[in-house]
Amino acid sequence: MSTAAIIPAAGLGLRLGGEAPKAFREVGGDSLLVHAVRGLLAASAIDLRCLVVAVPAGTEQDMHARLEPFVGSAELHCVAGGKERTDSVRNALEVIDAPGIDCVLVHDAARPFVPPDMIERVVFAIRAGASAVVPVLPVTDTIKRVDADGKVVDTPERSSLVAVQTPQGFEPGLLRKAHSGPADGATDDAMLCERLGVTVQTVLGSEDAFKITRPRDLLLAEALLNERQAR
Ligand SMILES: Nc1ccn([C@@H]2O[C@H](COP(=O)(O)OP(=O)(O)OP(=O)(O)O)[C@@H](O)[C@H]2O)c(=O)n1
Ligand SMILES: C[C@](O)(CO)[C@H](O)COP(=O)(O)O
Repeated sequence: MSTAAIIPAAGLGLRLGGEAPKAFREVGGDSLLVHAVRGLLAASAIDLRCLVVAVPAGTEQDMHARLEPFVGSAELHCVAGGKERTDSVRNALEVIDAPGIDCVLVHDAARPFVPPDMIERVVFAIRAGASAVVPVLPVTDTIKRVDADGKVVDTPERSSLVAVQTPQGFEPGLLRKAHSGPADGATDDAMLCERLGVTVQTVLGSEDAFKITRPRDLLLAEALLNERQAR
């Protein structure tokens, strides 16, 4: 069986300064999107057959030409993203033809340095029978719930909290069902599955899979890339 992957890459990158769509920002001479695509292709055990990238509307053709050299024998589609991340994922999902695909990964372009073994953990968990899988790391800060006035409501027990990364993996029919209803502020795809009452399994994530969100994250990305090149 084979894997399909969706990369939502149509965000504005406002928290990064908004000068350009975040996926097009460069680290080490390549865009975050190219790094993310290379990362997925490096996980050779997942047999990536189809890659659908949701890009800013109007850039579909240009991005297809730019990404084609990196995808090997995988089928590549570039579709227009939507207003919210969930809209972009839904647009991409429409292009995926399920026969022969047993796992659909959804992976942020904003997480460009995910190691292959982490991607494989997600796919192998789906192949072992899970319907929805998220990679996670323990949180290292104390997390508090606050009200609209900024007053602390309570402090959830830290040992029960994890930070969630991507790629997230799904059985294809479940992901379609999850995206067939209203997204109502869902910030990841697993949340839509949770709302259906589906059990979401966790696997170990990676510190390298951090999300580039604010300007300092670009400095960390440069440092990580330099460290990898020096190995
Ligand atoms: N309408 C959107 C919004 C986000 N994304 C993608 O979803 C991933 C996670 O989103 P985020 O990190 O929030 O990116 P931005 O929306 O670009 O960031 P910001 O909220 O700072 O504008 C990114 O790869 C982003 O390109 C998308 O495809 N379509
Ligand atoms: C999907 C995600 O990366 C999981 O942590 C995250 O929810 C995306 O959030 P963002 O605000 O769209 O960056």
